[in-house]
Amino acid sequence: MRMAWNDKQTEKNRRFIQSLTHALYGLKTVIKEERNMKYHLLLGLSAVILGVFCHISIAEWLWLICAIVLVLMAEMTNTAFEVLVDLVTNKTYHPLAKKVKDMAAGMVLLSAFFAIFVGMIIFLPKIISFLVGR
Ligand SMILES: Nc1ncnc2c1ncn2[C@@H]1O[C@H](COP(=O)(O)OP(=O)(O)OP(=O)(O)O)[C@@H](O)[C@H]1O
Repeated sequence: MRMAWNDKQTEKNRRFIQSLTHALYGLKTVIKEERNMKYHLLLGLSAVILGVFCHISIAEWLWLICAIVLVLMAEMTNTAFEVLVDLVTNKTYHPLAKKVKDMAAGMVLLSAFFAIFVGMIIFLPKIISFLVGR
């Protein structure tokens, strides 16, 4: 049975463990190869540490984790689009390729705006009251 990603498998996964292995490989690849993904992870981790430090509520945790995961998912989708476009165009210029890549990049930007908005709603009042109360 073919299990690993390096055996040039192209047929459908037959077992859950195969699907899981490939999904984890996808995650590992995007973290390893995409500089922006590393930045998003670092910022997400910083927000989590700030959340612990500020003792945020359960509802705030849910919004924060939702925002972080949304940005990571957008970055992964953007990267998948970039790879697919490069595969199809063989890195030659095409106006439709530009459209796809720019729209995918716009999706990341939109998710980042949402994350900044959520972060400000959660942390700004706490930071202000911390500074004022000193
Ligand atoms: N084949 C192509 N045809 C036309 N325009 C392209 C093509 N490939 C890239 N571009 C343009 O160049 C930009 C950068 O493309 P690239 O693949 O380097 O994305 P990127 O800078 O790695 O994106 P990110 O910053 O999200 O990692 C795209 O947003 C697009 O405007």
